[in-house]
Amino acid sequence: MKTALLGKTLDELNDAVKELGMPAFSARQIAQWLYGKKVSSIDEMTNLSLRNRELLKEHYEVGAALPVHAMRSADGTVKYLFRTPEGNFVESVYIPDGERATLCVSSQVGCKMNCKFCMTGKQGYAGSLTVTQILNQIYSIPERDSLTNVVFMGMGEPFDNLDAVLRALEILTSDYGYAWSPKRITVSTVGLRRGLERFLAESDCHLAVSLHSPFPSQRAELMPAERAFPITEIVNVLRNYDFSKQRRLSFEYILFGGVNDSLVYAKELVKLLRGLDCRINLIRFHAIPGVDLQGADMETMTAFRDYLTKHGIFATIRASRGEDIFAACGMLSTAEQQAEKERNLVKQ
Ligand SMILES: C[S@@+](CC[C@H](N)C(=O)[O-])C[C@H]1O[C@@H](n2cnc3c(N)ncnc32)[C@H](O)[C@@H]1O
Ligand code: SF4
Repeated sequence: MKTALLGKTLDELNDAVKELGMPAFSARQIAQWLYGKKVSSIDEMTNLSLRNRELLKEHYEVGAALPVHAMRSADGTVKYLFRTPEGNFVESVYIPDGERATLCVSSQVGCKMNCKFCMTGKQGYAGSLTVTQILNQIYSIPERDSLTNVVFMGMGEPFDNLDAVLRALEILTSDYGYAWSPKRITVSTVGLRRGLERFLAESDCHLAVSLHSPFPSQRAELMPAERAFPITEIVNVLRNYDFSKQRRLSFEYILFGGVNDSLVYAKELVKLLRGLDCRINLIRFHAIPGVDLQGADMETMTAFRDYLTKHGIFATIRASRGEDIFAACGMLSTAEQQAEKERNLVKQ
């Protein structure tokens, strides 16, 4: 089997060309073809000699793979489904919004964190995506050239696959790669201790922490990861980091009706986050089957937002997009997984 070039950092491309006896400068040329021109085959890398292209092709391929399924929402959101070589499915969501066009990417197939409200968590964990598979989500969609932002808010916990995520971020933000500003990229996490420390030290991208309750016992009930790395400790780590240099820190907070949506919670959030340079994104819950949680109504969400803003924390209500296309992350891949199982049963 050939090795994918897509997903290789410049250092890795340097090693690859050296091993093949190609000139050292061809590593940058290959990076330019891959990440600048986004070619789909080695044959298109026309400033490499024919001999070197043939040599490269003996061992490598670009390694891009088109989505197997696209589901379009009435509001312009498109959910893409990619198939992994193991036969699993991962989701990416393209979200156009005026001048902005954001792609929400996945970092794992399923997730180990088992948050109560999350469909991906319900799938369990089937593996981490490679750098190739992470970047391929950005490389292989028709809207790739109009993207303004990428958020790691799809399936999986990015800090549980940090090596691959950091390498993807390097390629997206390096001059040899996509040359994007790190301010165009946000990584969302439940907060894993070692991952958080490494991410803060090794990347300049924005950070979003999934919070969902300021009370440790309730947060643990919603998000078991709280038991390993409590929100109070996460906040302490963040307090020692300087977020004033354009790197944005935000907290995500799903408002569950009658669970965490009263002003008691807003007041506690203000206490927890006092003095931190941050904002809160209030998220509408996308209902998932078999879970006894409901979304809060708009009036409650507005009152919650206004309380936070009045008490010094900038808060926004995130617009809910693609409600008509299995909106909750993990729903489409779960449905596809199920359909594939049924197809296989029929074949037997
Ligand atoms: C799917 S997660 C992926 C990133 C990372 N694992 C995390 O939890 O932050 C991205 C965001 O979606 C939220 N989320 C998960 N299930 C949801 C649902 N059913 N409705 C609304 N938001 C949900 C998570 O809490 C998190 O803030
Ligand atoms: S919300 Fe994030 S961490 Fe929790 S199960 Fe879903 S993907 Fe995993």
